[in-house]
Amino acid sequence: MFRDKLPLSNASLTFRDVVLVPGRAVDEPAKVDLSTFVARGIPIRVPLVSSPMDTVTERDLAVAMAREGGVGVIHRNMTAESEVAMVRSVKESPRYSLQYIKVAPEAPVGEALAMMTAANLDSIPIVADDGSIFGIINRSSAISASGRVIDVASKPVVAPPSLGEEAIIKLMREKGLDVIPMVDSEGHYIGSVTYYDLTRGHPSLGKDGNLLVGAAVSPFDLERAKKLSKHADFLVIDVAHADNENVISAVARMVKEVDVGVVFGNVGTYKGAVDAITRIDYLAGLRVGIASGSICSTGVVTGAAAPTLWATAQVADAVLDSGASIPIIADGGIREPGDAVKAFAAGAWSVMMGRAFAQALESPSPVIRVGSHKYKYYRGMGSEGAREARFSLDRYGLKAKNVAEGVEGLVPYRGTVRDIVNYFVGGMQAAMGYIGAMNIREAWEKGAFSLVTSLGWSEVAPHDLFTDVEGD
Ligand SMILES: NC(=O)c1ccc[n+]([C@@H]2O[C@H](COP(=O)([O-])OP(=O)(O)OC[C@H]3O[C@@H](n4cnc5c(N)ncnc54)[C@H](O)[C@@H]3O)[C@@H](O)[C@H]2O)c1
Repeated sequence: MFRDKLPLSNASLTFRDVVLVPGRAVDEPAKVDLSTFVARGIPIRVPLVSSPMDTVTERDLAVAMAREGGVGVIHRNMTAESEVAMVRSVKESPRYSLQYIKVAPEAPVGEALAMMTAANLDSIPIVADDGSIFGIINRSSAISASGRVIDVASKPVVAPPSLGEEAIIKLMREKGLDVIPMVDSEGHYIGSVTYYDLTRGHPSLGKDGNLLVGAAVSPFDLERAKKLSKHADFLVIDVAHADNENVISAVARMVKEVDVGVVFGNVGTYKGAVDAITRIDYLAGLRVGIASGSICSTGVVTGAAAPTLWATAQVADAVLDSGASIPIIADGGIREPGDAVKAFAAGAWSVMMGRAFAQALESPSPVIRVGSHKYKYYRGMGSEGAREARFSLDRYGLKAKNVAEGVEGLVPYRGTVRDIVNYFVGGMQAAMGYIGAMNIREAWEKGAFSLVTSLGWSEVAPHDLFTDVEGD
């Protein structure tokens, strides 16, 4: 079914070979529901997963991904102990950074006002010495300098150090607030939590009620997998070509000995997926795509590839024919939100991205300045540097191959995970609007492709416009 949708069904079509055919929209794009499952029994609200790569997903990025409604998969280029510690530290992180702006009790109202202006907040709570909340000061009332403000100025405006989530929701509801400031441990403003965040189940949570997180493993490291499965919500087999007898038999054994679901991959073909589904007792998910990553040189070096769009349709059909319901993660080559929706139309449940999240503030590399531009470091897990790190840190890092299949370099810095997720969510909702799908299930049914030539693609992209004209 899915394979037949692609023009030239045996051609390895990639995201930029096709466009989505517009279909009738029944409602507004903002109402499109993007919720899905990253693996069996593990729901997420935003269908975005960050790759298990050592320049992408470590603690900070995984925390940010889960807080934004997606999920991160911690990479395996470290010792088993370090990976377990990293997963635990995600689990120990609060669902939100719930600390208020702190204003000294004796602070004049002007100080509170300055903070609100700097943080672009309309209001902050006024809290008594005992931590009880007795009011809200908002910018307009402070500016108006009415009698009420003078009254407020005589009261303490302080932060309760540890007000729980429930109390915050109650406060926001009572006072009609829709945003609460957050500060770091030094008291610097770092962002805000909205009423929506708190009430609509915004963060991705595991069954333990803590932030959701996955962990990558080698198929041959059962010991590590068992340890990780005590803390992580799911495991991800992290190899280039999982349709290998050794990998399949090792994972068939692993799924019987670990406490959580195992996502198998990477798989690129119908046959590869059938092998895995028939040989492994319980598959929690399938990670799909070979050689599409921007840092992957597999296709060039080996001439073998299963581009993500084509591979997704292959694997989706195998899952459909098996009668099972196994979530598919389309992995590699997703540059724009439309690529993600093309993957959904080909049968994916979520998409995994490396590059887009390597560009985030929260990825492991520091921001690198070159002239007036900012960058982050990004490398493939098959690159020389990543392989060296793996073989020196992981005693199960067997050298199955003597060649690098990845490259490294700089990618432009792009802002916080929240900025990037917001861009993708908005873009995916718009793309779903064009194909007339209100959710991912409908995208499987309604999404249709049409082949586009490279000349056609240059028309579809912005063109014939000068953007760097200097004024006089
Ligand atoms: N998604 C991709 O397109 C892609 C491509 C290359 C590498 N990678 C990433 O690079 C890292 C290293 O991958 P890796 O597989 O080399 O890890 P690895 O060195 O740990 O190999 C694991 C096992 O995968 C199997 N395998 C891997 N490549 C094979 C091949 N060409 N032919 C037959 N069997 C093969 C072998 O059983 C091997 O022992 C991983 O993080 C992987 O996800 C991804």
